[in-house]
Amino acid sequence: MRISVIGCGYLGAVHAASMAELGHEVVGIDVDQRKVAALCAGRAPFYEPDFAELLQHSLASGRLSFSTDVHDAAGAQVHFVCVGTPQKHGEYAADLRFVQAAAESLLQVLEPGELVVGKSTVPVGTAAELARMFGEKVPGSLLAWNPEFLREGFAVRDTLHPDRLVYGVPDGPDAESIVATLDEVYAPIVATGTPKVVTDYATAEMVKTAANSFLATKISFINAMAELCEATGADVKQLADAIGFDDRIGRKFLNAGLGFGGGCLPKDIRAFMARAGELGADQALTFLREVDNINMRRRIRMVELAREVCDGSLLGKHIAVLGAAFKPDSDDIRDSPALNVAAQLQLQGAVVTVTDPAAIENSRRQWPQLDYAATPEEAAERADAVLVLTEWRQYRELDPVAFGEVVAQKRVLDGRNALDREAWTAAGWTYRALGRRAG
Ligand SMILES: NC(=O)c1ccc[n+]([C@@H]2O[C@H](COP(=O)([O-])OP(=O)(O)OC[C@H]3O[C@@H](n4cnc5c(N)ncnc54)[C@H](O)[C@@H]3O)[C@@H](O)[C@H]2O)c1
Ligand SMILES: O=c1ccn([C@@H]2O[C@H](COP(=O)(O)OP(=O)(O)O[C@H]3O[C@H](CO)[C@@H](O)[C@H](O)[C@H]3O)[C@@H](O)[C@H]2O)c(=O)[nH]1
Repeated sequence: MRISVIGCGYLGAVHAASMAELGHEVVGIDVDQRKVAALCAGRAPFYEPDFAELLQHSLASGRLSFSTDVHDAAGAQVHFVCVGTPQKHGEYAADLRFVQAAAESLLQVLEPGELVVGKSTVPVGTAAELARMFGEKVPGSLLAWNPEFLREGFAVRDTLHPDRLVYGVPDGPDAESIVATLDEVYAPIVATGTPKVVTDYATAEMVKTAANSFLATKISFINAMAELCEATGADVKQLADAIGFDDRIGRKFLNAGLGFGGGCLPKDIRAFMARAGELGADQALTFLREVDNINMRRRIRMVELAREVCDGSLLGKHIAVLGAAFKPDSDDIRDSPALNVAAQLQLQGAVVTVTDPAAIENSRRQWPQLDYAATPEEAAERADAVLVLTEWRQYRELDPVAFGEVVAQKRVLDGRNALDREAWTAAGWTYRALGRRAG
């Protein structure tokens, strides 16, 4: 099947290469010339495990190409829309201008019978509006909403082996053919018995924002417990383990620490609240405001904790920040809690050096005022405190004895509850973590 993918960022580039891997003939379209040039050359424009190999394999198969010209999408039976939907500047709502621009550009090539499939995360109601617009301008064209649930760091695996497929389709006679087309697109995935939910547009759109809201709530729940643990001397890690043994609760997404960041959870819960407000149902989601507040308070607490261990003042203290990406195995720094804390520490007078295995280039572009080092050892040279803010495997596996040689003061703040507390304290470090007693 001929497929186009409009928008080749973290989601779209992986989707395009994965669809080629499934056997389709795919063209990825993006307005960013540098990104397209990199993708054409088989270079991943971002760090994502297994993506470069998949990209090169799909390019070599001759089934995958990239272009900046939407006319190269002409003739595709299915057009996926994968452009960004960031938070509007100064507002909670989602900025839909890229979706609108992508839709406008598709109008140049869309033919009756062709299917537009939205994958971007959008406010409920967007699909119905787009369907109306496409139906008016290209009668006989079709639209489905097929939200994506991949996690960065696992994007290739999640795309090729998703937990479920959700198809949002219109009421009426076209539904059956749309489902059949999507089943054909995902045939090898459908064949493995992957659960499939066929529903209306609004439900499909809401499944996505509800899922991310639930995940964010789970993280903020455990971080609220961490706040209480700090007040009572209890241990949030043991608490999470203990409640997580209950199957109804589960241990996943109960890792207390610096909280959630990234290009999805923060902006998606805010856009969901904004949309609820527009629909006159804002009360339904007021709890998400608290979820957001709890999350942001963790960043403030981390800065306070750093001040505490630095004898009450950050002025002139050398602080090493290990981790800049919003999560390990990614170079994505959108709303990164780690960088947010690093910048705050610097604002409060600390001399901050940040290191990260993959995200330094992106970080330097966004936060040029911070200092950067290539390795944890360089970052921690003569440091008064070391903060582990993104739990890369390299940092979890640091040898606290050898690492202790480079710092001025053996003080470590484990922002992700990722280190072996006993090993670090045994090596003479003062160990502090969110939601846990000092070690
Ligand atoms: N990143 C994820 O893990 C993930 C997972 C699931 C869903 N999503 C959702 O997918 C969407 C995309 O997210 P992302 O992380 O890939 O964003 P991104 O910013 O990495 O990528 C968006 C891409 O769209 C391109 N673009 C913008 N306007 C365009 C246009 N008119 N025509 C063609 N290309 C255009 C940009 O140049 C960019 O490369 C968002 O709605 C996001 O919420 C993201
Ligand atoms: O127990 C946990 C789990 C995660 N996090 C943090 O939460 C954020 C988000 O993590 P994760 O959800 O793994 O990363 P994303 O790649 O942003 O994926 C989320 O957002 C995507 C975009 O919508 C969805 O597709 C995914 O299903 C959803 O998990 C990161 O900062 C993590 O450090 C925690 O603090 N504690």
